[in-house]
Amino acid sequence: MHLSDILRAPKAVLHDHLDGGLRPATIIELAREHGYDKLPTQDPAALGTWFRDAADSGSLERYLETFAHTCAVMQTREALERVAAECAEDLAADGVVYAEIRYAPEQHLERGLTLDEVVDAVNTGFREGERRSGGRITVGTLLTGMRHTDRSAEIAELTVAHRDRGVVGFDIAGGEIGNPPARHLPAFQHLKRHNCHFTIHAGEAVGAESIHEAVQVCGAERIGHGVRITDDITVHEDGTATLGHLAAYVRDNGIALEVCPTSNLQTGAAKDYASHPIDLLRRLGFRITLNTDNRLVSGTTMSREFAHMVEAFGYGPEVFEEFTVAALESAFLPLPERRRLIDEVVRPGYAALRQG
Ligand SMILES: O=c1[nH]cnc2c1ncn2[C@H]1C[C@H](O)[C@@H](CO)O1
Ligand SMILES: [Zn+2]
Repeated sequence: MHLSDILRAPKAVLHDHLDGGLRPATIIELAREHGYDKLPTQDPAALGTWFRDAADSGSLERYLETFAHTCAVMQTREALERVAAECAEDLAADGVVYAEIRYAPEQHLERGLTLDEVVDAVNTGFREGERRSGGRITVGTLLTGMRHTDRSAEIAELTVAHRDRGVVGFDIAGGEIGNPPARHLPAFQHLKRHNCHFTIHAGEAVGAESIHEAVQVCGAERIGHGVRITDDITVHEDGTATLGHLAAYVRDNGIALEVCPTSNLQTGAAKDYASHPIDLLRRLGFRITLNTDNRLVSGTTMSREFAHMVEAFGYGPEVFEEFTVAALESAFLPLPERRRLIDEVVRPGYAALRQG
């Protein structure tokens, strides 16, 4: 599959962090405006490389340290609007037709914004980005509660309050070790009571027990990463595999895994692309979606993730169509809108690709 075809292919991303995907030049400009003087360099190209290298440590905790710089410059209404608008533009330029972008509102209160103001500013920015992209992309947001703080119940209430106005769901993120998802049970119970969607980062730095808790105790509809579900799968010498009860439950219920290969290589959740469990999981019938996680921090785009999969596993357009449809089927968007995107945008887009 050629790079131009990859770029042209319609894509859907369910797992992409707003604060992990800023343009380096924008960070530098906003840092000047904010008087933030802790950036490691003032050169956009060097800053982009710095993020990727700094995040390349093999540890999720070290990976997450780099977000101090991006969050530092996302503290005003103008900055949040700009970053969100540019995010939509960058994704649309990469062929993304539907995106669920997540961020933690609690990390943007340092200069006096309220939680509601943060959400409004981000939504305004996304509407502007969609408009500038000529309506080629639809963006929904997920509000993230941070696992190591105690504001998740409040963020869950914020999610319910802003649902149907740009916010489509909730997530928890941050260091997984020592912060099991069930610590945030009141947040998930609130969302359930209000019939609100949520996903949970699990099975990235901690294994199957974290996924079990996320799915069975907390009730997650999707799993962020989830690649360590392989802890519950035994692959035999002849290539066949036996699934444990958790792996079978996740697969058989079509619980989508939001797989982010490049991010996994950086945080040590996988060794290299060729041995990344995405291909095994796909062959076993798991509902796989392909995602960027953090475009700046992981130095990636949806097209680059596609290209890595082509190289590692020889995937062609039919597999990317499968991932894109799976993402839309698991999106937190009303069913008629998901169907419209699948039938009127994704299927025809891949049909056009096949015709050359
Ligand atoms: O892959 C991740 N795992 C856990 N937490 C993450 C990941 N990527 C980003 N985050 C954190 C850092 C951000 O500041 C926060 C909200 O987007 O979510
Ligand atoms: Zn993530």
